[in-house]
Amino acid sequence: MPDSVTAFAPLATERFLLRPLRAEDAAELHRLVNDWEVAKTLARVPFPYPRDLADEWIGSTAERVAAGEAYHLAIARREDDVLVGCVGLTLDVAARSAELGYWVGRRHWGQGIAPEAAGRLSRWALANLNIDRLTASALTDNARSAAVLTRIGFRETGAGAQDFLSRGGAMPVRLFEAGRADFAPPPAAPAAAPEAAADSKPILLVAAVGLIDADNRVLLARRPEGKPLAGLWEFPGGKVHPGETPERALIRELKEELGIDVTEACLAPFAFASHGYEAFHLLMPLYLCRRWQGQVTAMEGQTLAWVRPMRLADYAMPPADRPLVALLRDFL
Ligand SMILES: Nc1nc2c([nH]c(=O)n2[C@H]2C[C@H](O)[C@@H](COP(=O)(O)OP(=O)(O)OP(=O)(O)O)O2)c(=O)[nH]1
Repeated sequence: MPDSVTAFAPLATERFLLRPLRAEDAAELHRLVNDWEVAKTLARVPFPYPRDLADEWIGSTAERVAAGEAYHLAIARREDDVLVGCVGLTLDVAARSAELGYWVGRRHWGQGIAPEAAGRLSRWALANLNIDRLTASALTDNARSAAVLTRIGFRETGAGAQDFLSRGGAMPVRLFEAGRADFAPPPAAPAAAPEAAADSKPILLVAAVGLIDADNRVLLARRPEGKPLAGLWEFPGGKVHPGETPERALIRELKEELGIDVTEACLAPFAFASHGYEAFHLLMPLYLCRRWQGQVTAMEGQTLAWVRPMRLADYAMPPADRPLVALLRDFL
């Protein structure tokens, strides 16, 4: 399955740019991290921190980004590119998870830099890497770091011990974890009808389509960062607006999202999903379509994949889609 990240494009936050580290960052990085107050909180940083190690480590980060193994980035001020700290993720491909780490130079403490940077990288990772989970840890005596993690959406899951180079041995740590649901923006649920029972959920009507190309491959689109369920793959489509039929909604969505023209006659009803999410109940008719006009284009910058029916299971999809995937694979 394709990894959507080939070259790393810097991530912007309100005040900072999370960008690949450069050789020129070494001197400032060394100055900031060769500080006991910083080094003592980091598992893999020795103290004192040799100046050469800064060059070596920066060199290794570029290789690991290129290999898709780890994303260790500079936190640089947007206005003057001054390095204030680092934020990073190390992937565990088999576990579909990544470990988050960060530090901020002492002279830059007290400005909320760590949550801003770590929150942005976490949301990006769940939307763009093939992972479902983030992990992190903080020394039990580092309440400030634990507070950063809970502030950005992590949950504390237990305690453990970890080797700390700077401390010369194992130290007790608090363990944290976060998944998609922890970072989701509030779901855009329709308002419940006034006469609805107090415990009933509003029904959300979404129309979706399995576009099938001449090679019998199905188009999936990756839900972008910032939307609920970001990073999961889905059938193109969207909410049916008031006064629209599902077919009209799909014709509109396919034009907006993929730049193609579809006619109602080419939308064949296939199956539907009926699934209870926390805030609403999804009702989603799935159509199949083999004929359209125009070139399929990611009009909203989303990642697209043409997938063979037998490979559909390799793509993590929303829970509502699971029965549809099985039906589609059998049908195609
Ligand atoms: N399009 C689509 N949505 C799906 C699938 N599976 C699934 O659970 N959903 C859910 C996710 C969302 O809660 C909802 C679709 O809402 P959406 O927010 O993407 O709709 P939209 O394109 O109209 O987006 P927006 O304008 O509100 O941002 O349906 C699927 O395969 N395709």
